[in-house]
Amino acid sequence: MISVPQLLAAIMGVGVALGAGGAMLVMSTSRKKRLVCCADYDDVREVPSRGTGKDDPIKGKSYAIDPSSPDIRKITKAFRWYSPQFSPKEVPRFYDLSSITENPTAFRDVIDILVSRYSAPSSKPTHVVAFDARGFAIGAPLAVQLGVPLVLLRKSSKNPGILVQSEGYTKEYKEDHDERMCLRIDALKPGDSVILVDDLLATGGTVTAGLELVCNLGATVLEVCCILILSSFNPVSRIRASHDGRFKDVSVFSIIEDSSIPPINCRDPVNWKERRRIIDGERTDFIRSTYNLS
Ligand SMILES: O=P(O)(O)OC[C@H]1O[C@H](OP(=O)(O)OP(=O)(O)O)[C@H](O)[C@@H]1O
Ligand SMILES: Nc1ncnc2[nH]cnc12
Repeated sequence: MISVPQLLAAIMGVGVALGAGGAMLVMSTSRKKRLVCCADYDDVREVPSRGTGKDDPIKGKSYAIDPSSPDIRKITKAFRWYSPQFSPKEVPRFYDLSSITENPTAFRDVIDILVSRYSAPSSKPTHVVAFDARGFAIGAPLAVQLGVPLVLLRKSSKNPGILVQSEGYTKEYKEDHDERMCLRIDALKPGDSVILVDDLLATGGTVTAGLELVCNLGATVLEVCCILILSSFNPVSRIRASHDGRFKDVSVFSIIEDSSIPPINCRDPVNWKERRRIIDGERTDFIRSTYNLS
């Protein structure tokens, strides 16, 4: 329910800080002005945000947009997930970024929200830094619209040149610390201020590796942003507690939280009788018509 200060702010068209429970900010997009309400994530309360100041309005904060706002509801409705039977990994819900990229309206809304957030002089980065691979899909249109370079964080030394490498990191479906993130040594330098972009945050392991690299090259991280945060993993607290608190002030922004994505968004094919998820090419027409998959 909307509070009195929120209502006043909505009428006046200005953002107001609401103190401990949350904050509100005004966002505008190329298509329209909008007022959205933000609340601190639960897990942020374990590690209180620090260093917030007028000069740097997004530092040390953590936001998710009010799930009841119309644009957010559209994005939430569009984001599909699959059960382990149809997923590349054994996680209860595998969230499929292609349900956003294949939906031009939802995709544009996502990019508009991020462009709006990072266009203001006080929050504009010198670089967008995106994570291999799904982060590229979000980072590329965002960097183009902001008119700043896109830096590609790559897994497994896939990039050329002299590279810096992160420590091994874990993620929701990998526990053995053998994944590493790499960045060309001349991709960033002291004085650069970046936003780190990915499709989603689960444990925050991937983001932590990116933070490590960017900070080791001397650049400043304005904010980590994603479309979806899996809050039950407490990624914000984990990121802030990692590396002996080196990233304790990092700001994290997510457009939606997974708790707002309902069971009906499950995209598992119904009545699927096959044992295997991957089928032979010559059977595609039969499978499509049998299971109504077109
Ligand atoms: O917060 P975490 O637990 O680290 O998990 C989140 C990461 O996992 C996924 O990437 P993945 O490594 O599967 O690679 P992909 O983008 O190549 O699919 C996702 O795109 C994030 O980068
Ligand atoms: N639940 C999940 N769905 C999609 N990608 C992920 N990466 C880490 N956890 C994930």
